[in-house]
Amino acid sequence: MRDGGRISAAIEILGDLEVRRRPVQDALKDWGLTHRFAGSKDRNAIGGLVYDVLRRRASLAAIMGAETPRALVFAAYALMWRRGLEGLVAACDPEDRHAPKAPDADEAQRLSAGMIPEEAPDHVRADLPEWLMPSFRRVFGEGVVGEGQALASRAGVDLRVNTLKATREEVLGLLEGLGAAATPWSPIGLRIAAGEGDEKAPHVVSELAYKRGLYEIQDEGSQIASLIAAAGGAKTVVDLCAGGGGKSLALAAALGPAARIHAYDNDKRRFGDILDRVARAGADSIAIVEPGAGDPLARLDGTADLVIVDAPCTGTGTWRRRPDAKWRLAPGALDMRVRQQAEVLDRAARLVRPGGRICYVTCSLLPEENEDRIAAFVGGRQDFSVADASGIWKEATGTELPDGIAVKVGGGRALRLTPRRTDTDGFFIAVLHRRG
Ligand SMILES: C[S@@+](CC[C@H](N)C(=O)[O-])C[C@H]1O[C@@H](n2cnc3c(N)ncnc32)[C@H](O)[C@@H]1O
Repeated sequence: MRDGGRISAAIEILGDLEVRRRPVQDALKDWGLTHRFAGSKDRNAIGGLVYDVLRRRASLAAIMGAETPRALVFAAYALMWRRGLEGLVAACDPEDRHAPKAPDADEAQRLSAGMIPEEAPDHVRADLPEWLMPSFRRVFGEGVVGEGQALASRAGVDLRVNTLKATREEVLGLLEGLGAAATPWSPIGLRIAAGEGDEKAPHVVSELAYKRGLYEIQDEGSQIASLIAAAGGAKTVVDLCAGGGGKSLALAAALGPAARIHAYDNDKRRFGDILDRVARAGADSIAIVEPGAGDPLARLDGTADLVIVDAPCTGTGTWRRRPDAKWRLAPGALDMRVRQQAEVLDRAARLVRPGGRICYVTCSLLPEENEDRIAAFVGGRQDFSVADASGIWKEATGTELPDGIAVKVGGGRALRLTPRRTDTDGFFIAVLHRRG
């Protein structure tokens, strides 16, 4: 396919998403199944255009004065992919029957100016949903537009080296050809930077080193959350919201074979391929605890040195990677997450032994799911206090604390990582000590 056909395909897929309101992955997959002539490069380019439009839907619409899939894809191709008006006109070749009609005079004028109108409000400049602006503004104040823009950029591929099997230097040597480099904060992380335009991200799961369990795909922010949780050591650990096991695997490597990590989730479908991942990583210290009749964790009540609560959340911190979720999130979903967070924190509190700790983590940037939850938790009880997580940062990462990530809450400090501040996904991390 030439670029004209790819642009048309992206327009078609975005049109389908408008009508059927479903996850972008499903729409792309269906398109691939019904257009088998498209090769992997085509599908990559089409997916890239669709994702880029979703990342910057509000600001691209403001530039174009229209929110149609055609206007948005034209703007993404000409401006985000830096092909310019000329490149777009060339792609819309009338000889190519798959290409869209060339830009009209108004589209051409807007694309050559490439400017967001001066009167555009902050939520448009920040590419954030308008209804969430009070929450984002509460967290970031004047910096909200810069944070939103960073959250609307592409993210690289982050890898966590499995230190049960290899060192960072060894894996770096194996993956240098893919452009891997050491991450700035996590001492066990590697990053392959995000490409531009239709550049393809390397298929890291095809590497033999991956199949041998030398690394996992894990955002650097998630690696840091696991390192902070592990700082100070622990023997009996409960991963209360284990899902596919990303945190359990990281903790198994950080805490070593003497620890026992009980990985639980109340929805067994969320375990996914956890057994394969555990086996590949050689993480023998992980025991999967399936949900079932009664409470399968009851026998551990009051015994855990560490409970990691990787809480169900809106995922607002991951919008670089899941930009469609940004526009689908509804107020009801936030309310539901907040209720679940209170529940899992209460469950975690019963599991911790006196003198033990909870590490509460979300991949959300919203205060309702973060500092408000922690303040409500410690406000309602005498037996837990908020630790100074900024003081743990150096022990956990070996680096100096980045500016502006400490969050005062409940007499202690939590941490908020953001794409702008730390070039990671957005994460919130709080450590809560149970009095001895
Ligand atoms: C953010 S995801 C976990 C991701 C996982 N820890 C990882 O690193 O790959 C949150 C998980 O919490 C689970 N969950 C929600 N409510 C729960 C509850 N009351 N008890 C245990 N797990 C719960 C969800 O099923 C979901 O898998």
